[in-house]
Amino acid sequence: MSTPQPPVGPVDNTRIPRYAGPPTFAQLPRIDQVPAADVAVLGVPFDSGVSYRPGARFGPGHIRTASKLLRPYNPALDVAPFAVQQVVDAGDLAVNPFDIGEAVATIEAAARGFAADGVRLLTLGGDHTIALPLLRAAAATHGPIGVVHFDAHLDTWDTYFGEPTTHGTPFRRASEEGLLDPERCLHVGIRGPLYTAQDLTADGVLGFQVIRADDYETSSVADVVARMRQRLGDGPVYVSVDIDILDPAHAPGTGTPEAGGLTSRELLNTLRGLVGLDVIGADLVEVSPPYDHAEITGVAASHIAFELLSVLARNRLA
Ligand SMILES: N=C(N)NCCCC(=O)O
Ligand SMILES: [Zn+2]
Ligand SMILES: [Zn+2]
Repeated sequence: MSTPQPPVGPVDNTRIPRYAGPPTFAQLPRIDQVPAADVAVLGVPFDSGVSYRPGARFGPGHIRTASKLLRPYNPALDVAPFAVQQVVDAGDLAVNPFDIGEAVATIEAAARGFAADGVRLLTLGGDHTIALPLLRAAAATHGPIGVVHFDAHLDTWDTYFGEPTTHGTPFRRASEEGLLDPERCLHVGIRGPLYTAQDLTADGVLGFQVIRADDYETSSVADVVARMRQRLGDGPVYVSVDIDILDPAHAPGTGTPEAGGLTSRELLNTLRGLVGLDVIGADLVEVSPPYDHAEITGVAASHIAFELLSVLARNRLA
Protein backbone atom coordinates (compact mmCIF):
# COMPACT_ATOMS: atom_id res chain seq x y z
CA MET A 1 0.00 0.00 0.00
CA SER A 2 1.38 3.41 -0.90
CA THR A 3 1.39 5.97 1.85
CA PRO A 4 -0.10 9.42 1.33
CA GLN A 5 2.52 11.32 3.35
CA PRO A 6 6.27 11.09 2.80
CA PRO A 7 7.70 8.17 4.75
CA VAL A 8 8.88 8.78 8.30
CA GLY A 9 12.52 7.83 8.27
CA PRO A 10 15.09 7.02 10.91
CA VAL A 11 16.02 9.40 13.71
CA ASP A 12 18.48 12.03 12.45
CA ASN A 13 21.79 10.93 13.93
CA THR A 14 23.39 14.28 13.19
CA ARG A 15 21.10 15.64 15.95
CA ILE A 16 20.51 12.65 18.22
CA PRO A 17 23.48 10.38 18.90
CA ARG A 18 22.69 6.95 17.53
CA TYR A 19 23.30 5.31 20.89
CA ALA A 20 20.62 7.60 22.36
CA GLY A 21 17.98 6.93 19.72
CA PRO A 22 15.09 4.46 19.88
CA PRO A 23 15.77 0.70 20.02
CA THR A 24 13.89 0.00 16.77
CA PHE A 25 15.57 -1.38 13.64
CA ALA A 26 17.66 1.44 12.07
CA GLN A 27 15.94 3.80 14.54
CA LEU A 28 12.84 3.72 12.34
CA PRO A 29 9.34 4.39 13.68
CA ARG A 30 7.37 1.64 15.36
CA ILE A 31 4.43 0.33 13.34
CA ASP A 32 1.96 2.10 15.66
CA GLN A 33 3.65 5.47 15.10
CA VAL A 34 2.73 5.85 11.41
CA PRO A 35 -0.61 5.61 9.59
CA ALA A 36 0.46 2.89 7.16
CA ALA A 37 3.53 0.85 6.28
CA ASP A 38 4.95 -0.53 3.06
CA VAL A 39 7.54 -2.81 4.68
CA ALA A 40 7.70 -4.12 8.25
CA VAL A 41 10.77 -5.45 9.99
CA LEU A 42 9.39 -8.16 12.28
CA GLY A 43 11.34 -10.04 14.93
CA VAL A 44 10.57 -13.70 15.53
CA PRO A 45 12.54 -14.74 18.63
CA PHE A 46 12.17 -18.50 18.24
CA ASP A 47 15.00 -21.05 18.46
CA SER A 48 13.31 -24.26 19.59
CA GLY A 49 14.04 -25.89 16.21
CA VAL A 50 17.83 -25.97 16.39
CA SER A 51 20.00 -29.08 16.13
CA TYR A 52 23.10 -27.64 17.83
CA ARG A 53 23.82 -24.30 19.51
CA PRO A 54 20.78 -22.30 20.68
CA GLY A 55 20.56 -18.53 21.12
CA ALA A 56 18.89 -17.32 17.91
CA ARG A 57 15.88 -16.26 20.00
CA PHE A 58 18.05 -13.28 20.91
CA GLY A 59 18.81 -12.52 17.25
CA PRO A 60 16.23 -9.78 16.60
CA GLY A 61 17.38 -7.63 19.49
CA HIS A 62 21.03 -8.07 18.54
CA ILE A 63 20.43 -7.09 14.92
CA ARG A 64 18.44 -4.04 16.01
CA THR A 65 21.26 -2.91 18.29
CA ALA A 66 23.86 -3.31 15.53
CA SER A 67 21.56 -1.47 13.09
CA LYS A 68 22.03 1.77 15.06
CA LEU A 69 25.13 2.32 12.92
CA LEU A 70 23.29 2.23 9.58
CA ARG A 71 22.98 5.45 7.61
CA PRO A 72 20.04 6.39 5.37
CA TYR A 73 21.63 6.33 1.88
CA ASN A 74 22.90 3.25 0.04
CA PRO A 75 25.54 4.36 -2.47
CA ALA A 76 26.00 0.89 -3.99
CA LEU A 77 22.37 0.85 -5.15
CA ASP A 78 21.94 4.64 -5.31
CA VAL A 79 18.81 4.55 -3.16
CA ALA A 80 17.60 5.87 0.20
CA PRO A 81 15.59 2.82 1.30
CA PHE A 82 13.66 4.60 4.07
CA ALA A 83 12.75 7.61 1.92
CA VAL A 84 10.95 5.87 -0.95
CA GLN A 85 8.89 3.45 1.14
CA GLN A 86 7.56 3.50 4.68
CA VAL A 87 9.63 0.98 6.61
CA VAL A 88 8.60 0.31 10.21
CA ASP A 89 9.64 -1.89 13.08
CA ALA A 90 6.78 -4.24 13.98
CA GLY A 91 8.46 -5.44 17.17
CA ASP A 92 8.79 -9.08 18.16
CA LEU A 93 6.17 -11.77 17.77
CA ALA A 94 5.38 -13.68 20.97
CA VAL A 95 5.78 -17.32 19.99
CA ASN A 96 5.55 -20.42 22.19
CA PRO A 97 9.07 -21.76 22.86
CA PHE A 98 7.73 -25.12 24.08
CA ASP A 99 5.43 -26.04 21.18
CA ILE A 100 6.89 -25.87 17.67
CA GLY A 101 3.52 -26.49 16.00
CA GLU A 102 1.87 -23.67 17.88
CA ALA A 103 4.81 -21.32 17.21
CA VAL A 104 4.68 -22.06 13.50
CA ALA A 105 0.91 -21.44 13.43
CA THR A 106 1.37 -18.11 15.23
CA ILE A 107 4.02 -17.01 12.71
CA GLU A 108 1.90 -17.98 9.70
CA ALA A 109 -1.15 -16.15 11.06
CA ALA A 110 0.89 -13.01 11.70
CA ALA A 111 2.46 -13.13 8.23
CA ARG A 112 -0.95 -13.57 6.62
CA GLY A 113 -2.17 -10.54 8.55
CA PHE A 114 0.62 -8.35 7.21
CA ALA A 115 0.00 -9.64 3.67
CA ALA A 116 -3.71 -8.81 3.99
CA ASP A 117 -2.72 -5.24 4.89
CA GLY A 118 -0.42 -5.04 1.86
CA VAL A 119 2.72 -4.88 4.02
CA ARG A 120 5.86 -6.72 2.90
CA LEU A 121 7.88 -8.45 5.59
CA LEU A 122 11.55 -8.58 6.38
CA THR A 123 11.56 -11.08 9.23
CA LEU A 124 14.47 -11.29 11.66
CA GLY A 125 14.93 -14.72 13.25
CA GLY A 126 15.03 -16.82 15.12
CA ASP A 127 16.20 -20.10 13.68
CA HIS A 128 15.47 -21.33 10.17
CA THR A 129 12.29 -23.17 11.24
CA ILE A 130 10.48 -19.86 10.85
CA ALA A 131 10.91 -19.91 7.06
CA LEU A 132 8.23 -22.62 6.75
CA PRO A 133 5.28 -20.59 8.09
CA LEU A 134 6.55 -17.52 6.23
CA LEU A 135 6.59 -19.52 2.98
CA ARG A 136 3.10 -20.85 3.75
CA ALA A 137 1.81 -17.31 4.10
CA ALA A 138 3.65 -16.12 0.98
CA ALA A 139 2.32 -18.98 -1.14
CA ALA A 140 -1.21 -18.33 0.16
CA THR A 141 -1.00 -14.89 -1.43
CA HIS A 142 1.08 -15.59 -4.53
CA GLY A 143 0.75 -19.31 -5.31
CA PRO A 144 3.90 -21.41 -5.72
CA ILE A 145 6.89 -19.09 -5.37
CA GLY A 146 10.53 -19.06 -6.37
CA VAL A 147 12.98 -19.20 -3.49
CA VAL A 148 16.57 -18.08 -3.25
CA HIS A 149 18.01 -19.60 -0.11
CA PHE A 150 21.37 -18.25 1.08
CA ASP A 151 22.84 -20.80 3.49
CA ALA A 152 25.74 -23.15 4.19
CA HIS A 153 23.11 -25.88 4.63
CA LEU A 154 20.52 -27.42 2.34
CA ASP A 155 17.78 -27.38 5.00
CA THR A 156 15.93 -30.00 2.96
CA TRP A 157 16.55 -32.83 5.39
CA ASP A 158 13.56 -34.91 6.45
CA THR A 159 13.30 -35.16 10.25
CA TYR A 160 15.43 -34.80 13.40
CA PHE A 161 14.60 -37.20 16.24
CA GLY A 162 11.29 -37.78 14.48
CA GLU A 163 10.43 -34.06 14.39
CA PRO A 164 9.48 -32.83 10.91
CA THR A 165 9.49 -29.09 11.72
CA THR A 166 13.05 -28.00 12.54
CA HIS A 167 15.67 -25.57 11.28
CA GLY A 168 17.13 -28.30 9.04
CA THR A 169 13.87 -29.17 7.29
CA PRO A 170 11.83 -26.09 6.24
CA PHE A 171 12.47 -26.28 2.50
CA ARG A 172 11.60 -29.99 2.27
CA ARG A 173 8.29 -29.36 4.02
CA ALA A 174 7.63 -26.33 1.83
CA SER A 175 8.36 -28.35 -1.30
CA GLU A 176 6.14 -31.26 -0.16
CA GLU A 177 3.31 -28.81 0.49
CA GLY A 178 3.54 -27.37 -3.03
CA LEU A 179 4.52 -23.91 -1.79
CA LEU A 180 7.53 -23.68 -4.12
CA ASP A 181 7.86 -23.45 -7.90
CA PRO A 182 10.28 -26.34 -8.55
CA GLU A 183 11.63 -24.58 -11.65
CA ARG A 184 12.64 -21.48 -9.67
CA CYS A 185 14.41 -22.62 -6.49
CA LEU A 186 18.05 -22.15 -5.70
CA HIS A 187 20.47 -22.51 -2.80
CA VAL A 188 23.51 -20.21 -2.64
CA GLY A 189 26.51 -20.81 -0.39
CA ILE A 190 26.21 -24.55 0.22
CA ARG A 191 29.28 -26.23 1.69
CA GLY A 192 30.43 -28.54 4.41
CA PRO A 193 29.84 -32.18 5.30
CA LEU A 194 26.51 -33.86 4.55
CA TYR A 195 24.97 -37.02 6.02
CA THR A 196 25.16 -38.97 2.73
CA ALA A 197 25.66 -38.24 -0.98
CA GLN A 198 21.91 -38.76 -1.39
CA ASP A 199 21.25 -35.50 0.49
CA LEU A 200 22.18 -33.61 -2.68
CA THR A 201 20.27 -35.83 -5.09
CA ALA A 202 17.13 -35.69 -2.93
CA ASP A 203 17.49 -31.93 -2.79
CA GLY A 204 17.67 -31.74 -6.59
CA VAL A 205 14.50 -33.83 -6.90
CA LEU A 206 12.70 -31.23 -4.77
CA GLY A 207 13.58 -28.61 -7.39
CA PHE A 208 16.65 -26.89 -5.98
CA GLN A 209 19.71 -25.90 -7.96
CA VAL A 210 22.92 -25.21 -6.03
CA ILE A 211 25.49 -22.43 -6.22
CA ARG A 212 28.22 -23.64 -3.88
CA ALA A 213 30.37 -21.44 -1.72
CA ASP A 214 33.33 -22.73 -3.75
CA ASP A 215 31.76 -21.35 -6.92
CA TYR A 216 32.75 -17.91 -5.64
CA GLU A 217 36.35 -19.09 -5.97
CA THR A 218 36.03 -19.95 -9.65
CA SER A 219 33.33 -17.45 -10.75
CA SER A 220 32.94 -13.74 -10.23
CA VAL A 221 30.07 -12.38 -8.16
CA ALA A 222 28.64 -11.04 -11.44
CA ASP A 223 28.58 -14.58 -12.88
CA VAL A 224 26.92 -15.93 -9.74
CA VAL A 225 24.31 -13.17 -9.95
CA ALA A 226 23.63 -13.99 -13.60
CA ARG A 227 23.03 -17.66 -12.73
CA MET A 228 20.82 -16.66 -9.82
CA ARG A 229 18.70 -14.29 -11.91
CA GLN A 230 18.28 -16.84 -14.67
CA ARG A 231 17.03 -19.45 -12.21
CA LEU A 232 14.62 -17.08 -10.44
CA GLY A 233 13.10 -15.62 -13.61
CA ASP A 234 10.16 -13.21 -13.61
CA GLY A 235 7.78 -14.60 -10.99
CA PRO A 236 7.49 -13.88 -7.25
CA VAL A 237 10.68 -14.56 -5.29
CA TYR A 238 11.07 -15.16 -1.56
CA VAL A 239 14.56 -14.51 -0.16
CA SER A 240 15.76 -16.49 2.85
CA VAL A 241 19.16 -15.59 4.30
CA ASP A 242 20.77 -17.83 6.91
CA ILE A 243 23.65 -15.85 8.41
CA ASP A 244 25.79 -19.02 8.37
CA ILE A 245 26.21 -18.56 4.62
CA LEU A 246 29.01 -16.27 5.78
CA ASP A 247 32.31 -17.74 6.84
CA PRO A 248 32.57 -18.05 10.64
CA ALA A 249 35.23 -15.32 10.44
CA HIS A 250 32.51 -12.99 9.15
CA ALA A 251 29.67 -14.37 11.29
CA PRO A 252 30.80 -16.33 14.34
CA GLY A 253 27.53 -15.78 16.16
CA THR A 254 25.46 -18.60 14.75
CA GLY A 255 24.34 -22.07 15.75
CA THR A 256 25.76 -24.42 13.09
CA PRO A 257 28.88 -22.73 11.67
CA GLU A 258 30.71 -24.21 8.66
CA ALA A 259 34.21 -23.31 7.50
CA GLY A 260 34.86 -22.07 3.96
CA GLY A 261 32.02 -19.60 3.64
CA LEU A 262 31.38 -16.32 1.87
CA THR A 263 32.81 -12.99 2.88
CA SER A 264 30.25 -10.38 3.84
CA ARG A 265 31.33 -8.38 0.76
CA GLU A 266 30.50 -11.32 -1.52
CA LEU A 267 27.08 -11.74 0.05
CA LEU A 268 26.18 -8.03 0.03
CA ASN A 269 27.11 -7.79 -3.64
CA THR A 270 25.09 -10.90 -4.47
CA LEU A 271 22.04 -9.50 -2.68
CA ARG A 272 22.34 -6.28 -4.71
CA GLY A 273 21.93 -8.51 -7.76
CA LEU A 274 18.30 -9.13 -6.76
CA VAL A 275 17.25 -5.65 -7.96
CA GLY A 276 14.53 -5.97 -10.57
CA LEU A 277 13.32 -9.40 -9.42
CA ASP A 278 9.85 -9.56 -7.89
CA VAL A 279 10.97 -9.90 -4.26
CA ILE A 280 7.80 -10.46 -2.20
CA GLY A 281 9.40 -11.02 1.20
CA ALA A 282 12.55 -12.01 3.00
CA ASP A 283 13.92 -13.42 6.20
CA LEU A 284 17.28 -13.25 7.95
CA VAL A 285 17.81 -16.06 10.42
CA GLU A 286 20.24 -17.94 12.69
CA VAL A 287 21.97 -14.97 14.33
CA SER A 288 22.89 -16.27 17.79
CA PRO A 289 24.32 -13.40 19.86
CA PRO A 290 25.77 -15.50 22.70
CA TYR A 291 28.35 -16.80 20.18
CA ASP A 292 29.05 -13.40 18.64
CA HIS A 293 32.19 -11.34 19.30
CA ALA A 294 32.51 -7.57 19.01
CA GLU A 295 29.14 -7.45 17.21
CA ILE A 296 30.77 -8.96 14.08
CA THR A 297 27.69 -11.02 13.25
CA GLY A 298 25.25 -8.32 14.30
CA VAL A 299 26.88 -5.75 12.04
CA ALA A 300 26.92 -8.17 9.09
CA ALA A 301 23.25 -8.98 9.70
CA SER A 302 22.21 -5.35 9.92
CA HIS A 303 23.93 -4.63 6.61
CA ILE A 304 22.26 -7.66 4.99
CA ALA A 305 18.89 -6.33 6.17
CA PHE A 306 19.79 -2.88 4.81
CA GLU A 307 20.61 -4.33 1.37
CA LEU A 308 17.35 -6.30 1.29
CA LEU A 309 15.37 -3.17 2.15
CA SER A 310 17.35 -1.30 -0.51
CA VAL A 311 16.41 -3.91 -3.12
CA LEU A 312 12.72 -3.44 -2.23
CA ALA A 313 13.19 0.33 -2.47
CA ARG A 314 14.89 0.16 -5.86
CA ASN A 315 12.15 -2.11 -7.16
CA ARG A 316 9.55 0.42 -6.03
CA LEU A 317 11.30 3.16 -8.04
CA ALA A 318 11.46 1.12 -11.23
N1 LIG B 1 19.55 -24.12 9.28
C1 LIG B 1 20.71 -24.21 9.85
N2 LIG B 1 21.38 -23.14 10.19
N3 LIG B 1 21.30 -25.39 10.10
C2 LIG B 1 20.73 -26.64 9.78
C3 LIG B 1 21.70 -27.71 10.23
C4 LIG B 1 21.00 -29.00 10.45
C5 LIG B 1 21.95 -30.08 10.97
O1 LIG B 1 22.42 -29.96 12.08
O2 LIG B 1 22.18 -31.03 10.24
ZN1 LIG C 1 19.47 -22.64 7.46
ZN1 LIG D 1 22.58 -22.84 7.80
